[in-house]
Amino acid sequence: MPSIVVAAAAEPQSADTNNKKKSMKKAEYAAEMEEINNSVEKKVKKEKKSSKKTKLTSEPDPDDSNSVKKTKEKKRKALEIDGDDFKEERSETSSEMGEPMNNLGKNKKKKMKFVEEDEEEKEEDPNAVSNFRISQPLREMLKSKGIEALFPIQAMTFNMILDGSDLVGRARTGQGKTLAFVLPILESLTNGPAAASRKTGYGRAPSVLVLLPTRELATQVHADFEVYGGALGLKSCCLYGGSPYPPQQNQLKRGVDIVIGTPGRIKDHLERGNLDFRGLKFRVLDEADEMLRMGFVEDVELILGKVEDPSKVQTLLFSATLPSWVKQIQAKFLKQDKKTADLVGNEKMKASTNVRHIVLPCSVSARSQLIPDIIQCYSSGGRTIIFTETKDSASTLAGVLPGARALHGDIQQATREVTLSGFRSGKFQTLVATNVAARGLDIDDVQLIIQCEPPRDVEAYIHRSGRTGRAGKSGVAVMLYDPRKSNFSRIERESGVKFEHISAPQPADIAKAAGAEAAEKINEISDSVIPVFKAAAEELLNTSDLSPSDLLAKALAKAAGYSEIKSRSLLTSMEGYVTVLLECGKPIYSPSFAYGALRRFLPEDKVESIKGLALTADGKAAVFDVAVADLDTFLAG
Ligand SMILES: Nc1ncnc2c1ncn2[C@@H]1O[C@H](COP(=O)(O)OP(=O)(O)OP(=O)(O)O)[C@@H](O)[C@H]1O
Repeated sequence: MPSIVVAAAAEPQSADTNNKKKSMKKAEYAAEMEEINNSVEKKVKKEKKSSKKTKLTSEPDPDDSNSVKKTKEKKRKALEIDGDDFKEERSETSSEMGEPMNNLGKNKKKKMKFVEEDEEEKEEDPNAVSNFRISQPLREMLKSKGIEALFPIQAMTFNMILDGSDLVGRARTGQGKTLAFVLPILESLTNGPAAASRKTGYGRAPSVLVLLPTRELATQVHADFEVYGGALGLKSCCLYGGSPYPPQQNQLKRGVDIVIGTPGRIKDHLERGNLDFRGLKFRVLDEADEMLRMGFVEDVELILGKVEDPSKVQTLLFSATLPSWVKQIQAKFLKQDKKTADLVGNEKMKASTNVRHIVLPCSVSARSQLIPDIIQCYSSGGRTIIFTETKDSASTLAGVLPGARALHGDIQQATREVTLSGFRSGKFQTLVATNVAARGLDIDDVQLIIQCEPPRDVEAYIHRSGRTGRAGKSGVAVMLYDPRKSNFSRIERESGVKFEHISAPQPADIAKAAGAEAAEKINEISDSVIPVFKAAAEELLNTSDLSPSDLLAKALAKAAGYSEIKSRSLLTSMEGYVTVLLECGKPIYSPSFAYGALRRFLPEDKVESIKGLALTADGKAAVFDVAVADLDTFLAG
């Protein structure tokens, strides 16, 4: 005998619990960072010692001996002067990787001040930008981007790269691997070992090649080189398929310092004679494992083989995942004395520790109904990326989800670019993508990742879920699975993720999430409204029988669009409807099965009047909306 009840939410996770979890995650992250920082700190302290030694050997100016505290203005001047000298002295110092910034020349006094102030900053944070051999224009650019200190992978690899080593770098997603190679490469080209022999002038051949697996990622890394390389007067260009050749050819003809691109198009340009890699100083494989996958590896090998003398080229490999088979291939491209900086190492957890990893059972047919609810409950009002296994399902799902767009390899390049920039700029909040968006993409405010089914390999899980929880922020990754078809135990085992199991969000969860969102929005409202609304608020408090918190709850409900829970369906948000839950004591495999069950106890016109029937993700019940006036009939039925 089926039972119908007014749908009541399974106790959703309270905001409190969520917050606790978030702060726990933050605490874990902080602890992890601290541990890494400590090891980096030791290195930096060593450097500090040697830098102090250098200072002692240079004769200090008596006037400056007590000048520990400088005004900001003085400091700025000192930096400016040093910046100028720095430019002039570049060629002289280029081959010794010593202290370009500490170089005592004509403006000795001012430079001493600069060094001392740097020392002050060093005391504050061992990874502070000022502790590294980063020249003034780059420092300023980093500062303008809000970057005052290097992340652990950057701090750990900076000197190794700048001092000329080949390197394999691994850190979890979102920990700043891009700048880990961008910054030392740029310094090396302008001020380090690569500066002296770097080609300059019109028509120059590139000094740096960065290979990436997707066009979107190539564009993103190119943007970083434009920003930071541009600050040092270096030119970069981005070469990827699906876009016209002539503009790319023209750029190469005029001469560039850095080439960023995908293997297919780079190979084409090489074959057309547009590219000359004989003078290359750096080769970078970002997302190295993806680049070295079967299918890519031949192109990559051909491209990397174009350098004249591999012993004079530095090769860098970066990724969040480096499966064991990559090691064998690495040997072909990297020098024997290569350095390795692995911040994941043998730790069990390979995926991002800033992400809440969740699994949720869901049949394929229920996806499109369930996903909007998941977004409402877990996206915190931010952006969502949904991953599908096929291009078709990405397009189909994007077509049925409100405000969503698709991104995959069959979409024209120009549209791909418009879509991605629209998503980045917040024109729409939900992107449905295949693995083209899995690697490397760094998009602000992506709070939620939904994977429609477990991916084929653990690397895909790690990279997809890593599109959120970046640069120390937190995020949520929900993986759907069909209990009858899919299995995620291998991913759980190999990624080290201990998945949180949840059931589908119930209507009341969704209302609660809407309430929490409304509460957050209240914090964003300008204080300027207070004087205008204060009198009404006080009047309400004085005249109402309700407590202040009950009144505030009502105000939040109003802000979230709920004027009366009972009269507004939580399922379809229709006025005058209420959501009910139908259980039959056995699985409900299809909507027609549910309709059949209802027809056995209710008149046809009532069955016809129900709205939005959907199966619950666990397949054990159905939910649908009925008019409030019919509720008793349904409950009696
Ligand atoms: N030192 C820093 N301080 C603050 N933010 C930083 C720093 N370094 C990088 N970031 C920011 O961190 C974010 C993640 O960086 P990045 O994309 O390089 O991560 P990643 O390790 O390459 O991730 P993935 O493995 O997913 O490709 C970017 O938004 C970047 O601007």
